[in-house]
Amino acid sequence: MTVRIEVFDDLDAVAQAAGKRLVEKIAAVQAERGVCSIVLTGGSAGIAVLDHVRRSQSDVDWRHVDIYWGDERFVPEDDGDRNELQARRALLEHIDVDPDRVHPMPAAGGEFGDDAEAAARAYGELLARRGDPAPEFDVHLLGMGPDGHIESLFPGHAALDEQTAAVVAVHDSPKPPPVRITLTYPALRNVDEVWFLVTGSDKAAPAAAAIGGDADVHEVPAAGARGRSATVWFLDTAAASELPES
Ligand SMILES: O=C(O)[C@H](O)[C@@H](O)[C@H](O)[C@H](O)COP(=O)(O)O
Repeated sequence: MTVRIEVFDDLDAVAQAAGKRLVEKIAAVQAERGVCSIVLTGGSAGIAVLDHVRRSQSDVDWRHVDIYWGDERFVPEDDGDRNELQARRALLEHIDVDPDRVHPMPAAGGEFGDDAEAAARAYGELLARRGDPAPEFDVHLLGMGPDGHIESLFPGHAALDEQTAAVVAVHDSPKPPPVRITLTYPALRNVDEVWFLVTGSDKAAPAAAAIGGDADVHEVPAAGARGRSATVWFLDTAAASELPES
């Protein structure tokens, strides 16, 4: 597995580079296999990438891209906190996707009411119909918090030790809102390329720890995410500031 570290001036430069690379990657996978599957992330960096994808020209056949989410805030579908809503506004509403290939996580007040566990189980069943326990995702975008969290996997949380379910509910997220649905490490095992999108000096220490390779995932959850073929870190100079010179 290759680890690539690419450093840019700021968030916008990170998002522009990752957005350009994403459309190139999707087009290359489609040229080889006809379809491509990607996992989106929430957070400012994750959404900024989608905004750049919207503004870039590409050969992507968006009707043959399967789109999943790595986590979701368990709030009503029209709540601006929804990662799905933010992704639709940034990109999905502006491209010709096949609705049957867009797989948002359930919202609160929807089919499962306020039962986050039932919603998580349902998404896990959706994934299990496409792989064991999840599809083989081509690219999984990941933001990272200043505590080293990814998706809604937070330091010290029980979800980090989930070994079978691909999706779980979280009720005590330290990052609001508190109730979320998240992929787990078992779902991350089937990812070909993991792409981290990390900016800001407050993330320099967890980024260095995760890249260093010997961090405990219970302390730095990002350390537990790697692609089968490649793990790419798109960093700004502030987030890269604690990396060893090499
Ligand atoms: O739903 C979420 O909040 C995200 O999935 C979360 O994991 C996010 O990616 C990180 O918190 C980084 O967010 P920023 O890029 O905004 O720092």
